[in-house]
Amino acid sequence: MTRKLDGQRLVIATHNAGKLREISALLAPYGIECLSAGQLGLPEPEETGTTFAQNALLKAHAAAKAAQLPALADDSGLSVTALGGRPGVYTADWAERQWFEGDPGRDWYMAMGKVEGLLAQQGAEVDRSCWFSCTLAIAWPEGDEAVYEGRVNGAFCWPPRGTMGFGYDPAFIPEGHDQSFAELPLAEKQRISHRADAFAKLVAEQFGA
Ligand SMILES: O=P(O)(O)OP(=O)(O)OP(=O)(O)OC[C@H]1O[C@@H](n2cnc3c(O)ncnc32)[C@H](O)[C@@H]1O
Ligand SMILES: [Mg+2]
Repeated sequence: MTRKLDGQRLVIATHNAGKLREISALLAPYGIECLSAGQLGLPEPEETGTTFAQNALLKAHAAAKAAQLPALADDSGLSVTALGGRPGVYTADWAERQWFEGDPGRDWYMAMGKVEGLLAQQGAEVDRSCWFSCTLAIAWPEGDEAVYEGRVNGAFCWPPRGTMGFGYDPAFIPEGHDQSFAELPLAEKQRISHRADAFAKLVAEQFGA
C-alpha cells in the first residue's frame, strides 16, 4: 500500500522557481509547510534517468535522504508528435546543453526556436500537436515512494506569446484555448496543466480529497 504523508513538512525538491511557485500554490489548501530545495541548500542531482518517473524518483529520493524529510519532486517536459516525442525527458537539456555550452543559464527562446526549426523543416502543413507531461514523485527518508503522472494536450505555436509562466509556456496553446500558457491567467493554467493533472491524482491518494 502506498505510504501517506502524515507530517506537516514537505521538501519541494526542485531548483526551478516557476515549478516551486505552482507546486506551493497547489499544496496550499492542504496545510503543508513547504521547504524548497534551494532554501535548504540541497544540491541539484544529475538527472541520469531516461523516463520522467526515473528522474522524478531520483530527485525525490536525493532530497528526502539529504533533508531527512519526505520530499516531492517534479520531472516534466514537452513532447512534440511530429518530432517523435522529442524533446520529452530532455526538454531542459535542449535549452541548456545544445545552445549554451559552458553557460549555466538557459535560454528558453532559443530552445523553443530549436523545436520550431525542426518543425519548419517538415513544411508548412506539419502537425503541430504536442503535450506536456508531468511526473510527481514523493519519497520518504526510509525509502518509500509514490508516483503520479499527468498530461495536457495542445499545439506548438510560433512565435512565442505571453509573458507569464516559465520555460516553454509561451509556445504552448492548450487544447480548447486560443491563448498560450504564458497568456492565460495562472489560475487557469493551474486548473488544466499537466502538473494539475498529476496533482489531482496525488491529492486523491495522499489527502483523500
Ligand atoms: O529538475 P528541477 O530542479 O525540478 O527543474 P528543471 O527546470 O530542471 O525541470 P525538469 O528537469 O523537469 O525539466 C523540465 C523542463 O520542461 C519545461 N517545463 C516543465 N513544465 C513546464 C511548464 O509547466 N511550463 C513550461 N515549461 C515547462 C521547463 O523548461 C523545464 O525546465
Ligand atoms: Mg531538472
